[in-house]
Amino acid sequence: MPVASRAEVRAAALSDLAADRKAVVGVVLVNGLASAAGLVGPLLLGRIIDTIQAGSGDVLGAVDRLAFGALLFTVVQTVLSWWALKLGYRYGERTAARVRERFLRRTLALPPRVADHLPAGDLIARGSNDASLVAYTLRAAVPEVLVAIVHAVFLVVAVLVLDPLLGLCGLVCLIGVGAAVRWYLRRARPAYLAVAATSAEMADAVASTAKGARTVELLGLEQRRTEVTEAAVTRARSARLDALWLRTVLFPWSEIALALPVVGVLLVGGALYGNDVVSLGTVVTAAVYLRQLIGPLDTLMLWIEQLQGAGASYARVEGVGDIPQADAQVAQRVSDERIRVDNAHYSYTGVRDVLRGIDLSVRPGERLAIVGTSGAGKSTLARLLAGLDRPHTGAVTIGGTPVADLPPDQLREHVVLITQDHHIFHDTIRDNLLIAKPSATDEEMRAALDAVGAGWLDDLAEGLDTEIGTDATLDDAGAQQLSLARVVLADPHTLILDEATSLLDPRTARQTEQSLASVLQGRTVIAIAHRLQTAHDADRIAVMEAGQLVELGTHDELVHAGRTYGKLWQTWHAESDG
Ligand SMILES: Nc1ncnc2c1ncn2[C@@H]1O[C@H](COP(=O)(O)OP(=O)(O)OP(=O)(O)O)[C@@H](O)[C@H]1O
Repeated sequence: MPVASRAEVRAAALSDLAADRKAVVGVVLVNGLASAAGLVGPLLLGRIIDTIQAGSGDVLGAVDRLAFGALLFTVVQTVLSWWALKLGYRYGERTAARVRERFLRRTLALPPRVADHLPAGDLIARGSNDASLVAYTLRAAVPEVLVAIVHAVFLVVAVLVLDPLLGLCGLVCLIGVGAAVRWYLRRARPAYLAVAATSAEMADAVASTAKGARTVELLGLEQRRTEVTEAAVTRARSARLDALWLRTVLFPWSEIALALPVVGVLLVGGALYGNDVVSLGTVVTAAVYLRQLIGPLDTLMLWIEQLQGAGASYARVEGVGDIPQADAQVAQRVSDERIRVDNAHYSYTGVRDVLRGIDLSVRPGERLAIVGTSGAGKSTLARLLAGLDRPHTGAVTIGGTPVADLPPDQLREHVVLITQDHHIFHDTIRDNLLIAKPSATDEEMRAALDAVGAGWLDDLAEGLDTEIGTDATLDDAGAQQLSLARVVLADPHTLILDEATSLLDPRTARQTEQSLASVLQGRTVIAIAHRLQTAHDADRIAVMEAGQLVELGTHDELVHAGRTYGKLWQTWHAESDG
């Protein structure tokens, strides 16, 4: 999956700052005032020293006044710093929410054919680990870093204004800190991108093993999957250790470098004072300013790692916007309901075509059954018809528009694929239904559940607000009904049925079939028929063999022709008669 470039991250960060520019200006302004107030204390301390040294007039009274002034400004600085942090935290919270919402919006807007091929673990890692790290950094680190930067700039300017020579001496001694940070920053971005990528790989290995647990068990792949997961864990650990190693160099180095400006100013200041070039108070004030600089610089060092890690995560979260979608999604509404497949070829691996030159036109309102031996390509054709994938050559269109180009909200108004692979969220019944039609009213939702025979809704005290998994659990038939109620709400003109009931136990299958029957009414239905009875009841039957459509016609026509379908029918008839 793509990762946003530095330029894209910069642009996204700037637009996030601009989106809340009042808050940003507020944070910087209040910070500036706090830092300015903080400069007065050391200045007055220098005056105290100079006053005592001069020793003339009311020394005690002057020192008292100066000390009171220093105390007052320290209190003012504390209050303003607290206020600046509060503004910063609020800004961070809002921006974190904006980043998360953008990620969610972009992910949900991905066409199903694109979303279906994304590595689930990586996407989950970006939406959880990466987004959380960005949110935490925006909440905690960014406000403190802003405070630290403004404070550091004020201190440096103050020491330069106080005495340019001492200021320059302090700045020269800061070069060591700059070198340490530069060395670290150069290596940190790739290191933290590697940490995030290997963590996602690890999550992907675990998620895909869990998803395919049955296959793993059936084919005895436990050892292989353990090895794959262990290799991913090893890579993640070594990437993390590499990133930690950078810190073990940065921190001791920067500790020493941070002490140097104070030492330098005291040495040079001492010499200048000895030669009567500066007053003792000025040297003390400059030394205190540079000593105070350690605070913000330490904060910056401490958060630098967090900022680097979060920067890499921010690039991964923003990278979702760069997922290639091949073709632009259609903007205009498609009104014609006719589904056509023209010379469609499809291959999963790029080596062997599992669909070859399929031509098919489905009439609005008709019931079409697709039959064929296992592996003939029925499910693959169903996926193309449902817009979950696009043919490599040829086209699958609704009213002339490629189905796979329809945005998700339009797609589900046209065609829905019903399989047993439905998902019920641990959420309220209402929220589970609103996925299909965000504007649905309570009446519409109740009517949809009623249409699929979900009478159990009346037994639930909380009704539509019942939390599934917490307040109530649904059995297989209930879960099917809930997912079919979503179909009723989406109200597509075409339904594609793939293994809708074949794997269910007989009682659940019977209930589901009844619910399904009401959903099918008045719609175009394309059913992958596992039983010839389903094919018999259809308006037309498409027969597939080894990726090709070999026969198309009514039951009677195909039986009469006596080819593939005719022979299958005869065999089945003979078996059921016998
Ligand atoms: N994800 C996949 N990756 C690679 N090959 C696949 C994938 N899914 C299906 N195939 C292959 O594509 C071919 C067509 O499979 P498909 O599932 O469409 O057939 P089907 O007619 O629906 O079979 P069945 O009735 O057994 O479900 C088969 O050879 C199958 O092995």
